[in-house]
Amino acid sequence: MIFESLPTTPRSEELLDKAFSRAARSGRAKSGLEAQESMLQTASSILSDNLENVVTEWPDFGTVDPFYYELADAIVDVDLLRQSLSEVTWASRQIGEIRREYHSKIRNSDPETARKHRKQAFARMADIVEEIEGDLLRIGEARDSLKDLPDIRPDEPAIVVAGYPNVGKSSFVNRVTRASNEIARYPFTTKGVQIGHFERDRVRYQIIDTPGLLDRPEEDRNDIEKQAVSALEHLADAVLFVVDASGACGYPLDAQEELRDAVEARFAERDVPVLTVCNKSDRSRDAEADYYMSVETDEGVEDVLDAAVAAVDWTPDIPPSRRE
Ligand SMILES: Nc1nc2c(ncn2[C@@H]2O[C@H](COP(=O)(O)OP(=O)(O)OP(=O)(O)O)[C@@H](O)[C@H]2O)c(=O)[nH]1
Repeated sequence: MIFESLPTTPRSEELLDKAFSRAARSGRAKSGLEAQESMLQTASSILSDNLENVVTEWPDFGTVDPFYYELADAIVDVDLLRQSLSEVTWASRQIGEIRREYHSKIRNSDPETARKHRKQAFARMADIVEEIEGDLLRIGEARDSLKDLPDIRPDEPAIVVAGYPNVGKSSFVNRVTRASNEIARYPFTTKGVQIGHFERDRVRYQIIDTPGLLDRPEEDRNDIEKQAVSALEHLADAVLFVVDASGACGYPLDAQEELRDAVEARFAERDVPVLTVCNKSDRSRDAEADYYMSVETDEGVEDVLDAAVAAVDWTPDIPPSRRE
């Protein structure tokens, strides 16, 4: 996950303390003009390097996979975040400017005036760093909320499992998952997102259950959830919509079919195939579906998986439609 390795973002005060205390140390080792120059050099490079690092650790949101963009945007305001990142870049450059300006001033002064110039330079640098205090805080908060996102990868084929609660989605994901079954949490739902993996023809497929997102009508979703569904639209290469005709799940079949039609229409906009799968066939097959299975008895499960893999139609060299 691209946000996983983002380092902690320093706060303005922290950064200034660090820069000025190191500068003082480096100044003590020298005397006269040289001491002032060394202090200026040390403080400015600590500030500008640290500020630059804050920005370069972030992916470029202009070219990032749309799945990541939409996902990040569901959690933080990406426009504001990008603005803050530009402010920090600006600050880093300003520090460099100040260093250049005062470097020549110091060189052409007597030691006492040089000291005054250096102090003035420090005051101006401190102003710049304090000016972006709010930006650093925003970036730090964004980093904290994005770093623990589940490890979903847009470069691997993804099958999204949708359907009303209790139709057997997580049982299915568990059943088809080989080794790594990860329960992850999206900050925008209280329920865990289940991500399983399985392999076919040496291709690793992600299979994702989405409680709280694709398990109820669109009008019941809040803005953040809508945004998250939009991220899933970019991610999914195929959707398995699971229905339960037995009534055991507690939702009438016509409500399930209505949700299926809505999900199908949404994903059709991005050419993502939606297969309807009637689960709990050991109890009832009384629904119109592309496939019938029972996770309980294992009947039909492999066929559904084959169909999903065929629908995904993944060829590593030809990227799927979502990355057009
Ligand atoms: N008879 C029968 N029961 C099943 C089958 N598949 C799942 N169940 C049962 O249905 C219930 C709900 O299954 P889950 O896998 O938790 O359903 P879910 O859709 O993931 O539910 P949420 O996580 O709440 O969205 C469980 O008690 C399962 O044991 C099946 O094929 N036949």
